[in-house]
Amino acid sequence: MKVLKDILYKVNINAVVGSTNSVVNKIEFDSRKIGDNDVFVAISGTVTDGHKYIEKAISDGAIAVICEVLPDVLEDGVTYIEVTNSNSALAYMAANYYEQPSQNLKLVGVTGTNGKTTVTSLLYQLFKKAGYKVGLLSTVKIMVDDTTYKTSHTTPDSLTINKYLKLMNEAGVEFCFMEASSHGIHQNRTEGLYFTGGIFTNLSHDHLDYHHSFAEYRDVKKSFFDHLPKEAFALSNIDDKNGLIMLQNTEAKKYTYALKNYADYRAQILENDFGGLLLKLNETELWTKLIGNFNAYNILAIYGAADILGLEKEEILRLISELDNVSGRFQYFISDDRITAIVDYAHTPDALKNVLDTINTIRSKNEELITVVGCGGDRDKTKRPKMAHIASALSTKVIFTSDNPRSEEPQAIIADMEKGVEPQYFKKTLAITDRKQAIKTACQMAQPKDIILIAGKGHESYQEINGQRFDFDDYKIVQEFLKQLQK
Ligand SMILES: CC(=O)N[C@H]1[C@@H](OP(=O)(O)OP(=O)(O)OC[C@H]2O[C@@H](n3ccc(=O)[nH]c3=O)[C@H](O)[C@@H]2O)O[C@H](CO)[C@@H](O)[C@@H]1O[C@H](C)C(=O)N[C@@H](C)C(=O)N[C@H](CCC(=O)O)C(=O)O
Ligand SMILES: Nc1ncnc2c1ncn2[C@@H]1O[C@H](COP(=O)(O)OP(=O)(O)OP(=O)(O)O)[C@@H](O)[C@H]1O
Ligand SMILES: N[C@H](CCC[C@H](N)C(=O)O)C(=O)O
Ligand SMILES: [Mg+2]
Repeated sequence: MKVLKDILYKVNINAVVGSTNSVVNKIEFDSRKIGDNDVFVAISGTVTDGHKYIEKAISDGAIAVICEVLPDVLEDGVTYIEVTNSNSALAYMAANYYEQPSQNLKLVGVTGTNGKTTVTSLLYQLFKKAGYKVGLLSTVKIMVDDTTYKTSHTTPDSLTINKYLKLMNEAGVEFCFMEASSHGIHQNRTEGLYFTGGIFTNLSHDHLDYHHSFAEYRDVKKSFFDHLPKEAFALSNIDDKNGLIMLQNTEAKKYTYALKNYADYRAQILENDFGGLLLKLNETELWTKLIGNFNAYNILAIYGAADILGLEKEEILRLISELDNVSGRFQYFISDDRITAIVDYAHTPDALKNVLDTINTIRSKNEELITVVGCGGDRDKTKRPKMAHIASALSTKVIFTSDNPRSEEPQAIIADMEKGVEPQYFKKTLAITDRKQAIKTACQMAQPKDIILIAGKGHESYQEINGQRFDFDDYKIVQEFLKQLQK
């Protein structure tokens, strides 16, 4: 049983009309989910405005309304709370409703353009191997120790976050690692949470459809560190030019990691091939199955975090050498025909360049590198030509195809991509709208020793076309075709 005034603790309130002593059932920000005695939080969104649905919420049983603008007509028996920011109010209310679950475990947030899923998932694996009960909130899945839940967001809404943190409390979870996306931070989904630490991976081009400029995108990420408490730690990659900016105004204890600069946690790459990475980490050698320069950064981030969180250095090194690849992140196999197929979630120019650079560093250059790639519909259009340029410059053959076209015309997305291909590279490229056909064609083209990279969808188990999600799994599909087409 929850009393309204208790769940309003810490909410920035401008005005109250009605009683705050009523007992409320649950909190909802979608009028379509309202039931008797619920509190409705009206949020002004990117598509519509929750304030339009206040009347509907009340007629469906809401007894309290949280809003930024009070309606003209107020109904008797309903309590209206005017707040400055409904998203922020929702976040504090969610934390109060679930009894501050973030304070009962050590919560670490990971932010940056690339590497969040990798770092959080590896930390989850590492702390599990060290014998702890662990939680994970990631793009791929939510884990409450050993129980898996599906997720639709990288950083879910604040009600969902607190609901799962509460389940983690009940399961006795001690550490939770979560991704903090820029949308999540900007929409206050992470407000009101008590973080033990924050990790910054890197910052590059993404989501400039949502954040109006790169500076705004950077400052949203930085605000995550600005809000860390002083007992927390802030661990940042200072090889990234924005790494020190993240630490500029935080009260948290600052730590740094780098490959190219002097830092608290630093590493040197000794070997880098399809067998894994050999690193010299501070003064010790460390081997990992993970591949590619960018994973050296991810390893440093998890080593640093685990050290700060109190694990023994030697144990961390031993556990890192046992870690497995994260699903859809440089996930690869070698077929019976000795064709290497790699599935990677690279869906930004920077991530795609990293993956292709990594492959080009490792490969012998006598074989073909065939890249299959598309760009998502209803998302940042400016990345399309950039990704196509990178794919065509750094591969020997490229098949442009669909990612998740969503509501857009697939051919139009491919045409936006093709604008980025320089004339001398054009002859290397093909366009096949159907992703399955594109993967099949890559498999038909490939000869023994060639490498196929399928980029953009990683772990995703669906393809979204026109509001409908169809089963689709890059890894399974390429595995099947390479088997069927065996030479
Ligand atoms: C652009 C964006 O971030 N949108 C998120 C936002 O929705 P919105 O602002 O579009 O909401 P809206 O449809 O305008 O509705 C406004 C309000 O009216 C309410 N409403 C609406 C209709 C109605 O009948 N009744 C009603 O009450 C809605 O519940 C909502 O509260 O708030 C919703 C609730 O929290 C989110 O589910 C939704 O995520 C959408 C689905 C989404 O695709 N988000 C992506 C871009 C996202 O957040 N991605 C990041 C990762 C990005 C990355 O790093 O790669 C993530 O963390 O997942
Ligand atoms: N530290 C890194 N630096 C640059 N690229 C990376 C790094 N780690 C992973 N990548 C590349 O970026 C892709 C996305 O990685 P990952 O899923 O870990 O990032 P993310 O930050 O969780 O992305 P999202 O915003 O989609 O949730 C990977 O498939 C890999 O190609
Ligand atoms: N969380 C990212 C994922 C993009 C993945 C890509 N496959 C696409 O659908 O565009 C986003 O919403 O921008
Ligand atoms: Mg992620």
